Amino acid sequence: MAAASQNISKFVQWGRKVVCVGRNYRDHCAELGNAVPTKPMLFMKPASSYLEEDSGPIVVPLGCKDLHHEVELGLVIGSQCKDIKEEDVMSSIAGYALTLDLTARDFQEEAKKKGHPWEMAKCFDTALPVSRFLSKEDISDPQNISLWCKVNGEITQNGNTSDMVFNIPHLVSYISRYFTLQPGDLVLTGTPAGVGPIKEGDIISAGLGDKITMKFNVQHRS
Ligand SMILES: O=C([O-])CC(=O)C(=O)O
Ligand SMILES: [Mg+2]
Repeated sequence: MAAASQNISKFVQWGRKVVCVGRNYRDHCAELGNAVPTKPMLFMKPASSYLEEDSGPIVVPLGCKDLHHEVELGLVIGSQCKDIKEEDVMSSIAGYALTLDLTARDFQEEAKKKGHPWEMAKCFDTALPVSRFLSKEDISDPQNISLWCKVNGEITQNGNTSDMVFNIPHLVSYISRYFTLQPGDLVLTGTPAGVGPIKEGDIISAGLGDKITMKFNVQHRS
């Protein structure tokens, strides 16, 4: 098993597509005044938005006055998924990553009002801070693990993946009816309550159970 996950970690280049699920925790829907969806709400991030730890700071996008953190569990796809059945989903997942779905909330609010797409809010450079790859053996139950976020040492988000509206098998099966998922693709599974602002000079840290933590500095764009 250990040898298999070694091989898997080699092909994870953080360069493939990223499918994100929004509004997948009731408490987060409530804090932003959004209805709980009746089917998964999807959007994407580009590979250019990845930010690996120790590769530089989070950079606030030009003109953004309200950049928010959203801590999320990431699923790393291990084998191609097209119309995959829920019962086959877990064996198609290679592993996990801890992620931040950074969101320019002011851009998103404007887009929501105008009925515009969310790319300006979600897809800018450094919008996807990501931990190292975690193998499947690292996380025994991905549907029951805590995830937290701190800004300057103060806890802001403290949730558990057991509170997802749509569980992991349902999410991946649903996504695969519309987008073929390929090895190395990443699925972000939504954020629990407590999203809030980060700004230049802040230090943001996040963790997944007792498995991993990660830390990033925040800088303004010069
Ligand atoms: O921007 C939002 O609030 C939607 C989203 O990504 C989430 O719920 O994780
Ligand atoms: Mg999110």
